[in-house]
Formats: sequence, C-alpha cells, structure tokens
Amino acid sequence: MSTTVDTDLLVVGAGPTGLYAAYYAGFRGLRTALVDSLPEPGGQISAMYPEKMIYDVAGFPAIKGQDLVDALVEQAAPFEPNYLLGHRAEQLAQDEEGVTVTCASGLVVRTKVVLISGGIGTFSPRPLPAADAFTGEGVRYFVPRLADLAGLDVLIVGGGDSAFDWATSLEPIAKSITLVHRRDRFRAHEHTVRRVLASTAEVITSAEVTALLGNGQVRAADVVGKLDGAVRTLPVQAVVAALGFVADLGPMTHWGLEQRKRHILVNQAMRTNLERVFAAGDIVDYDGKVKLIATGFGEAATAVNNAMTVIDPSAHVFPGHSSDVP
Ligand SMILES: Cc1cc2nc3c(=O)[nH]c(=O)nc-3n(C[C@H](O)[C@H](O)[C@H](O)COP(=O)(O)OP(=O)(O)OC[C@H]3O[C@@H](n4cnc5c(N)ncnc54)[C@H](O)[C@@H]3O)c2cc1C
Repeated sequence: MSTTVDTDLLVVGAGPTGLYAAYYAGFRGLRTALVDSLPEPGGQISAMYPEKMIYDVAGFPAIKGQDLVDALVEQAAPFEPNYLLGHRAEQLAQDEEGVTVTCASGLVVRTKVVLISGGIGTFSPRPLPAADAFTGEGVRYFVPRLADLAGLDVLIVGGGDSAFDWATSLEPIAKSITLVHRRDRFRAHEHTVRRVLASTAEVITSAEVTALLGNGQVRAADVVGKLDGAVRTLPVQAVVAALGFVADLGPMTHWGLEQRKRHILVNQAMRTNLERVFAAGDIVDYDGKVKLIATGFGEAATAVNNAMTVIDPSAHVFPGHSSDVP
C-alpha cells in the first residue's frame, strides 16, 4: 500500500549536506522531509568512517565523524524534519505546482521543491571473493564501532585509505592486525602508510586472501603469495574487507537532469535544469567543484535559500542572520 507525504522541501539524501539543508530549510520556515535509502542519517560519514577524526570542518579543529553527524541532526531537530529512512527514491516527476518523488517502497512524496544531496548515490561495498564461500560471521565492510574488534586478531584486506585508516584506528585495541593487499603499491596517503608500516601491524603485499575458515565464526584465513604461491594460514577472528564501494546513481540518472561525468550539473544558485529541483554536495558538478563536507554545507545553504524564492516568489534569497533570532 502506498503512503503519501506532503512537504515544502524534500531532501533526497540525509548525508551531511542534506542534514545541513534540513537546518536551513527549518530556519526559513519550511516543512522539510528527508529520504534516504540507508537506515541511519549521516551518509558516507556514518557508513564508512564514523570513528575517524575529521580535521577540516570549519570551527572544529577535530571532530569524530559520528559526533559531527549527531550535531547536524541536533541542529536541525528544533524544526522537526520528517526523516523517511530506508526508502530509496526511484522516480521524480516535476509539474507546474510541484514535484512528485516515488520511492521503491511505494512511499510517495509530494513536494514544492526537491534538493538532491545524494552524494555518490546509494553505495554498497565491493565484496571480498573469499567471503562468498564463507557463510559464517566475522566479515564486515564497515566498522561502525571499533570496540567490537577489541582483543581480536583482525585481518584487513585492501590497499586504499580505508584499509590503512582501519589499521591505524584498530591497532591500539586489536590483539593483532594483518593487512593484506594484492599489489605491492598502495593507494592510501603516504603518511598513513608510513604510520602503519611503523606500527605492530603486519603488512603483506602481492598476496590474496583465498579462503576464510571457520564454522559459524571466522577462525582463520588462507593468504597466498602471488609471486611464490606460498600459503599462510593466519589465525583471524575478524575480517575487514576494505576494497572500496560501488556507487549507484541508479534512478537519479533517469530524472531528466543535465549531467556531467555522472554528476548533476547546477548553476550558481545550485539549481539544476529542472526549475523545482536543486542539488548540492558530492553529487553536483560545476567548474571548480571540490568534494568536501565544507563545500557541501555552503552549497546546501545556497540551494535552500534560492529554493525559497521558487516556493515563495516574494521571499528574499538572503535569509537574514541566524544571530538576529531572539
Ligand atoms: C573514508 C572517507 C573519509 C573522508 N574524509 C573526509 C574529510 O576528512 N573531510 C571532508 O570534507 N570530506 C571527507 N570525506 C568526503 C565526505 O564524506 C563527503 O564529501 C560527504 O559525505 C558528502 O556528503 P553528501 O551529503 O553530499 O553525500 P553522502 O555523504 O554521500 O550522502 C548521500 C546520501 O544520499 C543517499 N542516497 C543516494 N541516492 C539515494 C536515493 N536514490 N534515494 C535515497 N537516498 C539516496 C545515500 O544513501 C547517502 O546517505 C571522506 C569520505 C570518505 C569515504
């Protein structure tokens, strides 16, 4: 059975950009709904690096990922945004008075304006082939709570930033860390690589994890050297497969939006080629675009304040200062 939600502004994507847009929309007196396919708000931050420190958000010399998400939710909360989590937006149709967005679940949202802050799309981790044959527990693609892996022998697979970041964060609390990468070069920041190489973590290059062993719970992993074919069986109770993510813009590519390299093109007002559809954050492109949380925040403010004039043509783009509010 389909349910219909009516709102002034629908935000598609409750990552940091969408959450900040919810604050601004509330500040402008709009009723706001946020739809996200994930069960929690926070986008890439909550899904991929909730425990990591972020150092480049204005005003916070350092803030843990999940703490930033929690603060964004708290900042928007007084305006009571309607969170529609676990719903993937599938279709978008604009008419003269508004926009209708239909979700895969059957949920229908009727809104005056849409702000797309869909980031890299709905994202899913690249699977670890050795895990296919292993039906038990112990393999994960995210580490939402580092403490879950305390005292365990942890095997991390991958050679990118995530793999090395997990190695750095987990090394102080895990019993042991082994990082296995199929090449002899890494895609991670040099600084992090050096830090891991200097730590107690063992880094095995030019090798692949060919099998996970265990009955119900992973107990060991076979690691095969690609050059000599030698097999090492490592005791392991947790595997973190950090092989990257497959991002799926999926439905958004069929919404009649002008795109460049799988990103939505916007003008200086963060407006797309559709009058009632704005976009902000990682999903947009324009000359000089920089994909950062900080830029997403600025774009969200620009998008919402310009969207305001579509909803109410007598409204000003400039919202006034929040510090003027008693
Ligand atoms: C490991 C890592 C570390 C990072 N570190 C930093 C850092 O230190 N500083 C920094 O500035 N940036 C960092 N970034 C980048 C930063 O996380 C992104 O720039 C930011 O998350 C973009 O926010 P967003 O809200 O635009 O998109 P996202 O965070 O990607 O959120 C988009 C949301 O939209 C949802 N969505 C997409 N399509 C649909 C659909 N059709 N229906 C419903 N929901 C949908 C997704 O589920 C997701 O929740 C890092 C990224 C990673 C992966």
